[in-house]
Amino acid sequence: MPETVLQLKDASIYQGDSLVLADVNFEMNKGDFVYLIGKTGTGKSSFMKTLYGDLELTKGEGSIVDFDLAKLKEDDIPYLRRKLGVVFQDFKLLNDRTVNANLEFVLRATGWKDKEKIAAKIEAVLNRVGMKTKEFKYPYELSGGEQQRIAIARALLNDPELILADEPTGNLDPQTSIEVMEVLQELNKKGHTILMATHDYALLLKYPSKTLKCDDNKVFEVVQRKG
Ligand SMILES: Nc1ncnc2c1ncn2[C@@H]1O[C@H](COP(=O)(O)OP(=O)(O)OP(=O)(O)O)[C@@H](O)[C@H]1O
Repeated sequence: MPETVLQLKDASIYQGDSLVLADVNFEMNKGDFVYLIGKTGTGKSSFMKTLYGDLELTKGEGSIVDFDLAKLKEDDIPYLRRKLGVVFQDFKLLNDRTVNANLEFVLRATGWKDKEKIAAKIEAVLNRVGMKTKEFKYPYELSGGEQQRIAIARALLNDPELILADEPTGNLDPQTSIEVMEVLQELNKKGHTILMATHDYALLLKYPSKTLKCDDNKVFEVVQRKG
């Protein structure tokens, strides 16, 4: 039996009083790679925010990595986020500290204390994204693609059950987007489950996978045409 990591049942997503997405039904299993596409303003970010607890699920049912989204309390959110790896378009690295210190900051904030274990974990995640040699650089000394790789490494620190990537290539040129996408594909091949919001259709064509589309307040699966 496939292991379900995310399930939404008749879920509606609101921004304030306005309905963004109605009656969403969606399930993701361990090991899946799913795209979330749709024009600007159709609700991709609102969908993602609901999943990482930034937007309350007020109507319908939702479970994600064993958390009940409809019953999620403020105090649960840090624990939910530990089971998720979230990657954003604008990287969100701390500019006043090195790559190493950025990663150590997250580990310490999530309860890691042992210096050797911290160093080993940082080395492991940097190796996963091919960035070990950049450990002592500051984010502003890195290219956009390199910064995004570090952000992906950061997302891997607590061995997430699901990676949510909201437009991870949105700030990158086409070649760099492919390089970052290769990293995500490699992680998926190694067993990571990834939901990626994007409007980069070139990536969808190059790396076809299950695709959900937001349009007209709905989310539905689209079948990609080959060739
Ligand atoms: N904080 C907010 N408060 C109120 N309305 C919002 C807020 N954020 C987004 N919205 C509205 O919700 C709708 C969906 O926006 P959302 O950002 O989820 O779309 P998106 O598909 O991610 O767009 P983009 O590709 O531009 O990021 C839009 O109508 C937007 O104006």
